[in-house]
Amino acid sequence: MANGFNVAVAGATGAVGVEMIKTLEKRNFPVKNLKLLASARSAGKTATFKGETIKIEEMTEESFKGVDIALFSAGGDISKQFRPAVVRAGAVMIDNSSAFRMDDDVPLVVPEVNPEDIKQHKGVIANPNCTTAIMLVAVAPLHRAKGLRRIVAATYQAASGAGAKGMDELLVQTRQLLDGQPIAPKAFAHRLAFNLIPHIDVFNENGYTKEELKMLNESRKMLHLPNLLVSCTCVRIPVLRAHSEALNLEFENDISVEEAREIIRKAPGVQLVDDPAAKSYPMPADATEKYDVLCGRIRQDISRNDKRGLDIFVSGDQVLKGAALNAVQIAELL
Ligand SMILES: NC(=O)C1=CN([C@@H]2O[C@H](COP(=O)(O)OP(=O)(O)OC[C@H]3O[C@@H](n4cnc5c(N)ncnc54)[C@H](OP(=O)(O)O)[C@@H]3O)[C@@H](O)[C@H]2O)C=CC1
Ligand SMILES: N[C@@H](CC(=O)OP(=O)(O)O)C(=O)O
Repeated sequence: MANGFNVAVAGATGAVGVEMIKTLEKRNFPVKNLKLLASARSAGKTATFKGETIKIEEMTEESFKGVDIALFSAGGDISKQFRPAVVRAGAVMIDNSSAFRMDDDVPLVVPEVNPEDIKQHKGVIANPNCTTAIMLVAVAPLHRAKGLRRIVAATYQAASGAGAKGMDELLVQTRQLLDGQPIAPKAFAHRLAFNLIPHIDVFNENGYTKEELKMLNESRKMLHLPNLLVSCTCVRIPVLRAHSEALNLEFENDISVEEAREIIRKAPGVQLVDDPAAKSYPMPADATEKYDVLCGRIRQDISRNDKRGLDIFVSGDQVLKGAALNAVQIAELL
């Protein structure tokens, strides 16, 4: 569109929504008009975009008239509730929730992984689970070169994955613990401060959590690998922001550490941080507020008798690459 797009951010006061507004500005996305939407609780509050103060409005079915692109990050139920109004208004919905990700008529996209899938959209494009997005930015270029067969993953997920309330809870709990005060967990199942919790999202009857199964199902969809094998343990850790993941990868073909480093060096959206002698490796503190996913600790898997296995470690700001940035990158491709 010559003069830019009318953009709505739905969930503009949340952990992801706030970053969406900043990302639209930082990437100089061609915004003609920006509408900021949240619940009635936030109506009348303000946010700043390109030096301009914008009032936050309560989201209603009427909110999408004249909107070209609606960036949704207000939870799955809200996405389901407002999808008909967005489609009726002729806008494209880019949805961060898990509501439509596995629907056949909804492309699930990480622009560095499967940008071509965007073309299939019928009004809704889904953003993947943040942990899956971070993993695939690093794994997809290795797959393209060597043919991925299997992933075994353990994750180290920040409090920010549970939104603004998750980050608040970690800060408050840390203070309470140091002050010897009682703690009452709300956003997480247990105390997170000075602890870790191997439980993210609800449990499935096979013992895996829904978060772990998203890593399997969403990876298969985005890589177009219906037989890809993925086993994962997702763990919440007391880091404020940026998820990390230890990944054991098996390929169809031999791959050396040097080959893998060269592939990662050239890949978009990922930065090689892999100099163990200099104590240089990915860490969440370094990944925070970075657009690129950091990838390092690349090793040949010594538990195998062949050269088809690699171990790698990634850290990525999932509020950005897993959500806000990914959504804006999708909008840039429309
Ligand atoms: N945090 C993350 O790392 C990631 C999050 N996501 C997804 O993004 C979505 C939002 O996550 P996050 O930003 O973390 O969550 P937050 O809890 O931080 O923010 C939720 C947002 O939704 C708004 N909202 C809640 N109820 C309504 C309503 N009835 N009508 C309109 N707006 C409403 C809130 O507005 P108000 O302030 O007025 O309540 C707020 O702006 C979720 O679907 C999540 O799964 C996806 C990938 C990563
Ligand atoms: N579940 C992720 C964040 C998230 O919102 O995921 P999803 O969009 O798949 O529900 C976490 O807690 O770290």
